[in-house]
Amino acid sequence: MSRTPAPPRPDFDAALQEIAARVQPLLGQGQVASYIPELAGVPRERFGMAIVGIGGEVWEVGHARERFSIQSISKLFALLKALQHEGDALWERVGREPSGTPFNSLVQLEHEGGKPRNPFINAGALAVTDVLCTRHVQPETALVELLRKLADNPGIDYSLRVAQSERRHSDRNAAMAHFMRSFGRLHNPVDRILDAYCSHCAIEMSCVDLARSMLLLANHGELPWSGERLLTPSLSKRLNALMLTCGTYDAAGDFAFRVGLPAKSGVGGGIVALIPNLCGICVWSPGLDANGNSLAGVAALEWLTTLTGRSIF
Ligand SMILES: NC(=O)CC[C@H](N)C(=O)O
Repeated sequence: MSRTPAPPRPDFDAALQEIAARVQPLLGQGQVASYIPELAGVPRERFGMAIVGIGGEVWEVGHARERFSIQSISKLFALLKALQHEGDALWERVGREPSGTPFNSLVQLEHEGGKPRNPFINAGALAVTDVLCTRHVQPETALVELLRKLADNPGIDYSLRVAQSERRHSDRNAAMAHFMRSFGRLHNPVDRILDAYCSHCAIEMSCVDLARSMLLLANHGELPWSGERLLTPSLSKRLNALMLTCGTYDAAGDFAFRVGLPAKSGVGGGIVALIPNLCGICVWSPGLDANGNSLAGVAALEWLTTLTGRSIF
């Protein structure tokens, strides 16, 4: 009896070397997120990329073990946690359509009665953080603990300096939160929600940590190294679909076109992505494009799927 041969085991080393060479001219370009003063000093030329296979193999290049501020990548994990608590009831608090507006825009909220378009723009993440503030005495620690588990690294924490730096400059997020609260859409005090939100954004992780954290979603809700199930396959599918449609803000269409992977970016310059049943991926380069996505990071992911022929399509 003939069996279908297993697909060849991927070897991402050659692709990562090629990508690291190709991104060089892009590394001085883009802007760092200077509206958070503690992030303004991060060198723009940094570049790291890591891929962790479902079987635990690690491929990496550049500054893949340097920790950086995960910023909006935390919105993915905050959502995961809120969905574990609330299930489908969460969708009464936040929508799930692409916004087509910048991640920190206020205009859409007024038209839509204070209900944010999706959980990956700031307004949506504030609604999700409100849920975590209700469910946890210390929502800051709750997310750190989840990430320690997903990255299999007990050393992960948030930077108090970055959290306080953003907190002191969070007028726009505060405006959004007060506005949503005026519609009765937030239940906790705005200060409490902003403290938790800024701490989540200030969590620091490396590309290797983040790539490993994506294995849960590459493996349909189960940690591949222990077999522990944290999400139903259906919830895992939904999180991946949301990343594809909303994970890179108003560039999500162009990103899907160029890269073809579910992904989530942050203004620290990180982008996480995954290939189902195969691997978690993270790329980091602090220079951002006009949409707030890592300029070299998007290019690197586009080359990865092009060079290896692997994407979800
Ligand atoms: N896109 C982002 O990474 C934004 C996160 C940032 N902490 C903010 O609230 O503005």
